[in-house]
Amino acid sequence: MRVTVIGAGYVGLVTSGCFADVGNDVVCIDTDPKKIERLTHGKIPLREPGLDAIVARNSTAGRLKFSTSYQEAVAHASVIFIAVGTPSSEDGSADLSGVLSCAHALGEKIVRDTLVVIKSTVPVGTNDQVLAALQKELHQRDTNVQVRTASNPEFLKEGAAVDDFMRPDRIIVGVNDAAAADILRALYLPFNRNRDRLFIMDVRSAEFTKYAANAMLALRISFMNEMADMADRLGVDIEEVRHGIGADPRIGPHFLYAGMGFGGSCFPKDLRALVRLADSIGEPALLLRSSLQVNERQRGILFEKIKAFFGGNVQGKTIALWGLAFKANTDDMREAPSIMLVDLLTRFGARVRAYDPAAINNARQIFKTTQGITFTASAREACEDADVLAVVTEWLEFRSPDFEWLAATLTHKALFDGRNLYNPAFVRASGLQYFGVGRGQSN
Ligand SMILES: NC(=O)C1=CN([C@@H]2O[C@H](COP(=O)(O)OP(=O)(O)OC[C@H]3O[C@@H](n4cnc5c(N)ncnc54)[C@H](O)[C@@H]3O)[C@@H](O)[C@H]2O)C=CC1
Ligand SMILES: O=C(O)[C@H]1O[C@H](OP(=O)(O)OP(=O)(O)OC[C@H]2O[C@@H](n3ccc(=O)[nH]c3=O)[C@H](O)[C@@H]2O)[C@H](O)[C@@H](O)[C@@H]1O
Repeated sequence: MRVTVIGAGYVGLVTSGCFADVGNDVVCIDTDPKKIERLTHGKIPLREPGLDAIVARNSTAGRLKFSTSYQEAVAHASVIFIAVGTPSSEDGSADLSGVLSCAHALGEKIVRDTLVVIKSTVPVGTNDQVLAALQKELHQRDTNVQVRTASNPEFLKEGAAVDDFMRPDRIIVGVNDAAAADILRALYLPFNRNRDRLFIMDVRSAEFTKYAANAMLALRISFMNEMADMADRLGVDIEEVRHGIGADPRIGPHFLYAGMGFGGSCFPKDLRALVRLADSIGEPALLLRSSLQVNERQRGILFEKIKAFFGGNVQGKTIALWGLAFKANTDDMREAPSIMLVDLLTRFGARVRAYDPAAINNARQIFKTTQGITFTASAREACEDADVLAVVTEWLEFRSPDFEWLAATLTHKALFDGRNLYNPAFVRASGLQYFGVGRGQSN
């Protein structure tokens, strides 16, 4: 099938690469000329395991092309995916300007009957807005071309995006008509061969399913973080509790890790957007609001622990920081918990020596006006001349450090484990003090 994808970010690029990889002929367009220039020269503008190989082999095979031209986008295919960003507006609602500007640009140029599929995460009713924008442009052009829209929200996780796309646990398709369902069923067949993972529903339910899924996952994390904060005061180990409750199949073992709060480009923004959507229809959204509050508090948790360790004052202290990305296996810094930690530490006079295997370039942009942070080329280098170590992202290379070397290197011999990666007894046996999240210690 010939497919066009608008947006060459995490979702658009993965979608383009994976569709091409199963034999489709894909054009991916983006308004960022630098991004397209790099992609045309085989350079991937983001870090996502497996994506570079997919882009390389499909570009070489001629099945994947990149462009900045809407003209090319509409000329190429009659199935066009919109996968541009929907960031938070100032009031927290989803900023749909990118999606709507795609709709207008497409409507100005579409030359044949076309199905426009919205993959971006958008509030209920957006498909209707996109259809209206398309029709307005077509009407002005006085053409007989017909457009339809469909909703196909994406559920991939960064760091595992290619795998999630290739082996999805569900494909949600929201349609107004059977013909659109047939097209999307055919397009997704290669990803849906063994079990029926395709759920076809009405458009508004599909739009809402995406938000409900992210909200449920975010609530689960906030719940565990709240339990962890109680566990610290009660002398309870949240890791034991995680195993204990996760064994109940009604709860399940996944996504129960307490930590520094959820970050990334989606949970925080999607929760805020859902709260605004609730406001607009007069619903209180009590749980969603609480989850955001718990999350805000949790982002400061490691700072509070470090501050308490130093008797309430971090002035002049040097903190080694392992991990800046919002989670492992990505270079994405959007709403990363490290941002608040670095801000607080440096604001109160501490120095930070930070290392991350992938996110340092992005972090440099974020912290370009921050005084007191330096970036190091290795995890070990971050610890040199540092008083204590804070582990913020769960990268594999941080999982089994040389604790004895750390004890000999860190002046104040303390490890703050924001991801509960370590066995406290084992760490303590090497001469370090250990502070996790919900490991039974309120220092
Ligand atoms: N990042 C993720 O893990 C997931 C994101 N989503 C949703 O997918 C959507 C896209 O997210 P990301 O890929 O992370 O965003 P992103 O910010 O990485 O990429 C968006 C791309 O769209 C381009 N763009 C913006 N406006 C444009 C326009 N009018 N025409 C053409 N290109 C335009 C930008 O230049 C950028 O390259 C969002 O709605 C997000 O909530 C859904 C599931 C997972
Ligand atoms: O809509 C989206 O963009 C995507 O949002 C999340 O994916 P992502 O943000 O890439 O990453 P997650 O692995 O879900 O982690 C989100 C945040 O929660 C934190 N987290 C996750 C799991 C956990 O048990 N505890 C926890 O604190 C992570 O550290 C991270 O900061 C969802 O998992 C995807 O299904 C969804 O498609």
